[in-house]
Amino acid sequence: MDRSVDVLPRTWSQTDPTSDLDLRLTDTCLRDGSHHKRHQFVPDEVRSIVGALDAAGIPVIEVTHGDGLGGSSFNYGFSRTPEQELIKLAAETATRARIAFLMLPGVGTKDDIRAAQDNGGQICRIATHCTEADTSRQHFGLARELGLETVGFLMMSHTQSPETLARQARIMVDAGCQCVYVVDSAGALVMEGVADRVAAVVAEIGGEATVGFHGHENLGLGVANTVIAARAGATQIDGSVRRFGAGAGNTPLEAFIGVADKLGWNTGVDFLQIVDAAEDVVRPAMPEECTLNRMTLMMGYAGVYSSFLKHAGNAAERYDVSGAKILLEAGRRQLIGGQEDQLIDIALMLKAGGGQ
Ligand SMILES: C[C@H](O)CC(=O)C(=O)O
Ligand SMILES: [Mn+2]
Repeated sequence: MDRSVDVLPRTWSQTDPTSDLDLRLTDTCLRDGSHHKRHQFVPDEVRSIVGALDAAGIPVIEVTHGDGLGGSSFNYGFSRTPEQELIKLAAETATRARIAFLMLPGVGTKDDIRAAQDNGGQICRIATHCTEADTSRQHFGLARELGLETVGFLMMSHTQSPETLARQARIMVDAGCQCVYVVDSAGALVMEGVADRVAAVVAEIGGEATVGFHGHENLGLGVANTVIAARAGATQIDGSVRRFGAGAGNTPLEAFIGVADKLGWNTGVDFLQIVDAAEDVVRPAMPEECTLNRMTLMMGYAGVYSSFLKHAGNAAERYDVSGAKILLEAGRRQLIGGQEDQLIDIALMLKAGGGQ
């Protein structure tokens, strides 16, 4: 690619009059993308992706099994390469980026956090269902004791009101969390739904901790929702280059970076380098593109946890029933992470002629 264009020409930009934002981006294709890859990352892929993202200026790169530390299991799917090995490789490869890892209390343990730090992980991201923040207290305590930077993930944020999320964010911050993310796990939130939730969390914890937003593309709103989250006060932003994530994927980070450039917001990432990384390095590691299709749209529409996609697809194939109907019912039952086995129950119910 012609490298002569190293700044966005004035005529291309569209400075946002409302703000001059500094945003910190986290790429999660080596963690959220692990769902799409059925947890089959190999060392060379991690080396090349971390190398390319780091060179482009992505400041934080998350690496873990899709379901976090300890996720490699019969329930969630076994990793091809142990996640601790991948974290170590990522940390050895990155020259500027900090390596983050995810943990879900009850899936991972405190020893997993210690091991991830020993392997070079610097940011401990602890995820709970958005009404269960209290289960993260001891893990935030440990992470802070170890000197790790801490981030909290309120998953399935579309299911709760802004006020409830703010209360849950407060629990995390009081436990030692330095940044709380509103996590649209199902890609079900629509614009103002994001703004209201982010603003409520900012009002509760702003000044003590920062606020982040993690989007999914299931209704095609990843970038728009992320822009509105930033305008509402989120300063830490997740996404995955090439949308490489669960469901229809995450907010495509390279697209968001282009939009941020046009709005005059600062991400510190080189747009030309990141679009090359997306095409030349990340895409070859993906089994297929993350797309909007009957299944992924249904996830956004019905409000289903994005990482259920492959599990629902497996159950549909095994019992020869409609995957989209499995997802609709999963949304109706308001299933949360850890209830993957209920997708089989639903498939069996559909097979027996129920719920059709
Ligand atoms: C464990 C989940 O995949 C975390 C996440 O990325 C989300 O809820 O979205
Ligand atoms: Mn996600």
